[in-house]
Amino acid sequence: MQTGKIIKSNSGFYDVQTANQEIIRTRARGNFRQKKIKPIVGDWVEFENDYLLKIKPRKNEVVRPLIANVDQALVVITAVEPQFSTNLLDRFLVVLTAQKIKPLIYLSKIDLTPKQQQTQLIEQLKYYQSCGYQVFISNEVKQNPQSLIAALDNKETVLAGQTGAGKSTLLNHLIPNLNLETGSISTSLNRGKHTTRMVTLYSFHKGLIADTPGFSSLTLQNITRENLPQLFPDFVSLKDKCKYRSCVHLNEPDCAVKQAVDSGKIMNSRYLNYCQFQAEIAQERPVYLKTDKRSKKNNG
Ligand SMILES: Nc1nc2c(ncn2[C@@H]2O[C@H](COP(=O)(O)OP(=O)(O)OP(=O)(O)O)[C@@H](O)[C@H]2O)c(=O)[nH]1
Ligand SMILES: [Zn+2]
Repeated sequence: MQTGKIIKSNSGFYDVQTANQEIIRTRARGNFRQKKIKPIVGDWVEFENDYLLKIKPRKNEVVRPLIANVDQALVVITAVEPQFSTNLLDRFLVVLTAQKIKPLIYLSKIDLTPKQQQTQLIEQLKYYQSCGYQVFISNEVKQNPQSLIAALDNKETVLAGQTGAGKSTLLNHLIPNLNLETGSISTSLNRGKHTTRMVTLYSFHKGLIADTPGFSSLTLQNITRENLPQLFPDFVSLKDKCKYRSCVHLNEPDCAVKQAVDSGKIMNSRYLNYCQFQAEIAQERPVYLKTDKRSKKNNG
């Protein structure tokens, strides 16, 4: 019996990479199908004679892209083309953190912006660094990729970011012989094609990286009004100073988070995005409560 990790799945075949970097093509037996367990990329498995025997319990499972046991995600966000958006960035950070995936930030295309705007962007990203996120900037990584390499080593990382953000470009830069399609070819495909494209894990130093067809599911599903504040680390550090323990930092009096926004300690756009996400969750809510008895009780 051997063990390894599925790095690629294609028409019923699963390529498993073993500890000594061997790649073995395996198949699932009938009993897998009966149990309705479908092996996916990222799964740790046991196999024998090219047949999968067992899938080890998953640490986590992302649906879009379909991948298991992810340690972290490198969020690729653009300086321009399209214009940098704290809303999109905050949404990625929240959605990933909710799925127990550690987000790291990579700002691409900074070379395409004027000097003054570069300074502004770097200033904004310093705030994110102060919240505990690791931040990487494209022109610095091009000159010296060591710190990014160190952050990716020994981990299973997915690249997350909208189409055209620069995910494949970054991977090609990190893994010179990869030659992934970039730019016009992939952006000319329609979205449907993107989502069906296969997820593959590539070896990178002692870790694995997945280029993804784009993290398409960026809805705040499964995040509650009460849970959202925990997904903003800059709010978490202040919440004990709010008057009410259950403060969600919206309309409550003596809210330390709102005070910190007013004094400039919390970045204004972070709070605006937070309020927008709360409104979005509130809209989903009636549907959610009808089907979930437990949360009804908690709120009652
Ligand atoms: N100047 C500049 N161009 C970049 C940078 N990163 C990406 N690009 C360009 O942006 C375009 C899109 O990059 P891709 O790497 O294909 O983007 P992607 O995120 O992989 O897109 P999908 O595969 O559609 O999800 C390409 O034309 C790249 O050359 C950068 O840091 N600087
Ligand atoms: Zn508060």
